[in-house]
Amino acid sequence: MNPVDKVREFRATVKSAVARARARTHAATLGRPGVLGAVLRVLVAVLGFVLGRSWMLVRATLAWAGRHLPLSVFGLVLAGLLWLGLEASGWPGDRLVGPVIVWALFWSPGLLFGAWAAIAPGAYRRSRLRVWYVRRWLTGTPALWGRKGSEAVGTAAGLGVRQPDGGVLVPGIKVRFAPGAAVLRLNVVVGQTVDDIVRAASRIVTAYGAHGHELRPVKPGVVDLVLFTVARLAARTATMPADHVDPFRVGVVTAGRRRDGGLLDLIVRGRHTLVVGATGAGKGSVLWSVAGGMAPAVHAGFVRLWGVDLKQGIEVDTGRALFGHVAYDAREAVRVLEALVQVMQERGARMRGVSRNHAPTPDEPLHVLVVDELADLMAYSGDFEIKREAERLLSKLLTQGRALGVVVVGCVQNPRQEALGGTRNLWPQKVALRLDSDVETDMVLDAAARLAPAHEINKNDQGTAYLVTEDGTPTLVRFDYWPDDLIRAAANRYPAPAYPDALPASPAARDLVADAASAWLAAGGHLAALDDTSANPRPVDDGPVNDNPVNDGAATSTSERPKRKRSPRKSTRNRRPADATTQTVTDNATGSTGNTTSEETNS
Ligand SMILES: Nc1ncnc2c1ncn2[C@@H]1O[C@H](COP(=O)(O)OP(=O)(O)OP(=O)(O)O)[C@@H](O)[C@H]1O
Repeated sequence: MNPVDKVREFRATVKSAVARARARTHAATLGRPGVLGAVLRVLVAVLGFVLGRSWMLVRATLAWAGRHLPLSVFGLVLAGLLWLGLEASGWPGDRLVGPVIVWALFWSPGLLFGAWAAIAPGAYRRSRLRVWYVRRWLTGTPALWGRKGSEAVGTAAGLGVRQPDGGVLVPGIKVRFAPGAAVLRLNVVVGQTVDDIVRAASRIVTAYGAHGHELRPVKPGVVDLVLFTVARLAARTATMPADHVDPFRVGVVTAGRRRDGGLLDLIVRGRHTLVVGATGAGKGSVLWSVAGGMAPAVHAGFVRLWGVDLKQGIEVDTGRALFGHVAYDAREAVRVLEALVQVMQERGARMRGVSRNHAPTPDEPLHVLVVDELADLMAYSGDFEIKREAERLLSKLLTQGRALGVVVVGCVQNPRQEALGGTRNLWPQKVALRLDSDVETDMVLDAAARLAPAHEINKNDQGTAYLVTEDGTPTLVRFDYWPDDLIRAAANRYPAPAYPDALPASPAARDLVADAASAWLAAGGHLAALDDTSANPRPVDDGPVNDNPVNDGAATSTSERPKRKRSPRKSTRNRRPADATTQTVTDNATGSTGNTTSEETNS
């Protein structure tokens, strides 16, 4: 037998001997039948509980003492000296009580932490306070968080400015902690610009071992450098938006979470939004956060949704009842764009000399055009004339629409020139989901790309994106996941009203439904009306009915429409998000985000 086999055999023998011994011990003690066994089990459980809680008490107290070493050592030494003094003087009473009181006074915060940890170990572990302490401890640089430490880091990162007298002046740095982040407030010194801080930022981030950073201007000469200690954002499932519509918040949707844990309020009104992401990056989450999040406002008439979905309507059709009109082919898309340009021009004429910014009302709603895949319209639709016309009209909307209450949310997989045509620089707000390469990140985000490495977003973090608003500040966010059931439920609950000026259906849209209808009829179904399918259909249930005579007969109840098979690619939307748990569809939810489906993680 060779030596390797001998070692293997020996290890197997030892393993089985240990297993046998454990089984015997267990049978003789805890596994014992009868009263004795039960008593032993209770005893072990009680002992385990007492030892566990005592350990938590000692651990938390010592952890505090370790973090406040000078104070705790001073308390111990003082108590020791007092005891020695009492012993030496031959004190007649108890010589321990006094020193113990002195020690307990100095260690009281630690003892309180210990008591808390012993009473509620779970809460103690989870508590932000502890996370905060541990983070400071684990980063191994507690001194860096102090004023002197942070200023030393600033100097090392190249933020010092040499003075005429030879000294070095460093920006004043104040540190404060927020959940998942530490915020360094930097006061720029004379001879320095905010650009110097931008340049030094990545060095400071590395010094602190942070997972990322953001620069937020506070006022001239003062900048907040936010260092993130959280590496990933938890996946969440959206909930049914509440039916209350605040006229001042029309066009603002609660779409997910920001990296600092706050709610992400995505402003759609007054800005066009370009959503870019590789396939499977979660563009659907952004699209439905906008369309679904605005559903109550759509139903109340404050917002009118238009759709362009040249992939057979597979994405938009899930929530079809929310949309006034959806284009399924390029020619139809041009008609939609023309209609919106006309809305814009008419509104411009009405607003001229009266107002510079449009405020949505049911009479003058905010028009939101959602384009599922821009490249299908701008690059892949066959007819050159149509492409050119689409690009011209879209550019017109992008340059003039926002002040007039006509905005576009455009999604695209590939940010290259051909997919966006000449519109690339016309999007004031960008959402960069996971991208395939740094070249693409540069293309989408330009100057902001340096602070928003979208190509580094993990494949499993669908819906995670850098949101770059008009001021160019990137924020890492995660959009809520909208499962199909929730989209359908929202569309049922908040269908768009009937629009008197709805565009008539295109032949393509009629064909699309006619095909599906014949398939359905062939399967023994029954069909009521097939006339106008592009104009907004009625919801699935008996909810609010289209009371407008113009559209009433034309609207086709989706309950009567055959269900179209979703393509295999899109059927991924039906999957649960990678790390999501149950979906929540609560009708009276507050509109904020729903289940946390995985914990925010530090790495
Ligand atoms: N916010 C999210 N949180 C967790 N998982 C998500 C989220 N958004 C999407 N996913 C998961 O990622 C899958 C793909 O998402 P989605 O279809 O929205 O991607 P996409 O960018 O639209 O892809 P494509 O460009 O191919 O249409 C979904 O089926 C879902 O499982």
